[in-house]
Amino acid sequence: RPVWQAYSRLPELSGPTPSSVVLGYRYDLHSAPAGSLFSRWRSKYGPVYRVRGPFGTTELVMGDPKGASHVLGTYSFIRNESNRALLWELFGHSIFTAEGAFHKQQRAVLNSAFTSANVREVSGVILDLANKLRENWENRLGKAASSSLIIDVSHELQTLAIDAISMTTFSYAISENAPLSSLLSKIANVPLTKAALVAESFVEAFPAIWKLPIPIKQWPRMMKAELGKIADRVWKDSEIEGVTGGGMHSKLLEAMNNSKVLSGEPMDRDLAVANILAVIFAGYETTASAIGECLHQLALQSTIQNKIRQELFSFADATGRDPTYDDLTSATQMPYLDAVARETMRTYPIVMNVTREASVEESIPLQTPLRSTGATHIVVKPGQLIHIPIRGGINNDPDIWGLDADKFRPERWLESGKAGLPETVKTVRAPGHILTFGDGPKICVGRYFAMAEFKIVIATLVRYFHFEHAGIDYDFYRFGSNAVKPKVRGKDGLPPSLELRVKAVSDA
Ligand code: HEM
Repeated sequence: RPVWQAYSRLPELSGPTPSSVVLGYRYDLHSAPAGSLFSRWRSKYGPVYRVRGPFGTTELVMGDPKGASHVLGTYSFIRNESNRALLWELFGHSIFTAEGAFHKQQRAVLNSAFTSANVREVSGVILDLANKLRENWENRLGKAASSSLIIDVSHELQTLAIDAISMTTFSYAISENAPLSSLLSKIANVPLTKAALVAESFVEAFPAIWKLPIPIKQWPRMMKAELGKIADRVWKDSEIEGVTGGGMHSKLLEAMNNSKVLSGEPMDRDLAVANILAVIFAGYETTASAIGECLHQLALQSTIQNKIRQELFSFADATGRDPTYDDLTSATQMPYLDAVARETMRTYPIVMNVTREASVEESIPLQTPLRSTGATHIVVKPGQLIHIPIRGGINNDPDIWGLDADKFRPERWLESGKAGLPETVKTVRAPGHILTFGDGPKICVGRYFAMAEFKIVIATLVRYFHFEHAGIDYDFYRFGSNAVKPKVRGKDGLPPSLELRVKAVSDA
C-alpha cells in the first residue's frame, strides 16, 4: 500500500497527539490503566476519532456501535498483520489466522464443540475443580493461626482455569505437569515494563520482526513444543482409538474428527494441534482474569457479595439442596448471580479492544453522525487499521449506558425504569449488548464455556468464603498477552498478582 496514504488518511477526524511520534499511541494506551485513555479520548473527540500509530501513521478508533458492528460483522475486515504474525508464532496456522471461507470452515468445527449443550455435559469437571479449590482453601484456613488468609487469587484462578479448559477439551490436567504449568505461568505472568511496551510498539510497526530469531520468541516456541507434544498424542490417540475409546471424552476432538462432515475437509494433524493450542491459550487467561476482576470488586463492595451469598442460601433453604449446573446458569433461578456476571463482563472486559484491517475500500455506516462533518458514513481504504474500543469504550459509554456507565452496578440488569437499562443499549447489536466477546463471525467461540465457568467458580467461592481488600491497591492494565490483569498500584515491573483477604463464611 502507498506509504503516504498511511499518514494522510481520515483528514475529517481529529484525535490525540502521542507522547512519542516513533512509538505512536499504543505506548501511551498501554502505559495507562486499561481503558482509561479510550474513555478520556471519547469524551474529548466523540466515539469516532483517529490515533497516530508508529511513525505518525493514521489509525481509526471506531467507538460508534453501528460502525463497530459493521466492521466486526464483515469478512472484508481481517485480523491485522502484526496480530496474525504473533498468533501464528504462538500456535501455528489456526482459527486465529484463518480468514474468509477457510475461517468459516474452522468455525463450523469449533462451534459444534462449544455449544451450550456440550458445555453442560462437561460442566461436572469445572464443578469438581471449583470444589477442589474450595477444599484446599478450607484446609489452609483450618491450619492457619488466624481466621483469615491472604491469598493471591489471580495465581490460583489461573491454575483452575487451565485445568478447566485442558481437562474438558482433551482430558489432561496441565497443572499436574509441573514443567509445562510453570512454563505457561511464566508466559502469562510476564511483568509489564517500559522495555516490553517499547518492544511491543516496534513489533506492531514492523510485523516482519516476528520472522527474525528474536529472544521474545523463546517462550512461545517452548509452549508450542511442549503443549504440542500433548496435543499431538491426544490427537493421534483419538484418530486411532476414536474419541469415545480410551476414556477420551472430548467434544473438541470429537468435532475435529468429524470435521469432514462439518466442513467438507478432514482436519490434518498440524491444524488440529494448532486449534487445540489456540483454544487452550484463548480460554484460560481470559476467564481466570474475569473471575479475578469480579472477586476484586466483591472485596471492595461487600453489599454485592452478600447479595450473591443470600441468593445461594435462599435457594438452598427453598430446595433443600445445592444448586446444580442448570440452576447456576439460569437467570431465572439465580438472577443476581446472572446480573453480576453480565456486569463484570460489561464493566471490566478482559480484552480491551479488537483490531481489524480493511482489505478493500469500504464505507462504514455510523449510528451518530461525525462531529466534524455530520457524515453518516466513513470511507476507509485498504490497509486501514481500525480499533474497536471495548474497555473504556463501547461497553462503558455514558451515551449508551447512562451517566453511571463506569460504575459496577449489577442491579442495572434487573431493574426497570430509570434504574434499569436505557433504550440506547439496543444500539449495541452484539449478544447481551456487550462487546466483551467480540461480535460477528469471529465472536468468541468459548463464550458459553467462559460464562459457565465464571458462574460456577464465583458461586462456589462466595458461598463458602468472604473476600476482603487486603490493604493493597490494584490497577488493571493490559499486559502483553492481550488480557487485562491486576498490577499493584505504583509498582512497575512486577508480574500480575491479586492478593485478597479470605475468611470462611462461618467466621466472617
Ligand atoms: C471471559 C473470557 C473470555 C473473553 C473475554 C474472550 C474474549 C474474546 C474476544 C473479544 C474474541 C474476539 C477476537 C476478535 O474478534 O478478533 C475472542 C475470540 C476467541 N475466543 Fe474468547 N474469550 C474468553 C474466553 C474464551 C474461552 C473459554 C475460549 C475457549 C474455550 C475462547 C476461545 C476463543 C477463540 C478460539 C477465539 C477466536 C474465534 C475466531 O477467530 O473465530 N475464549 N474471545
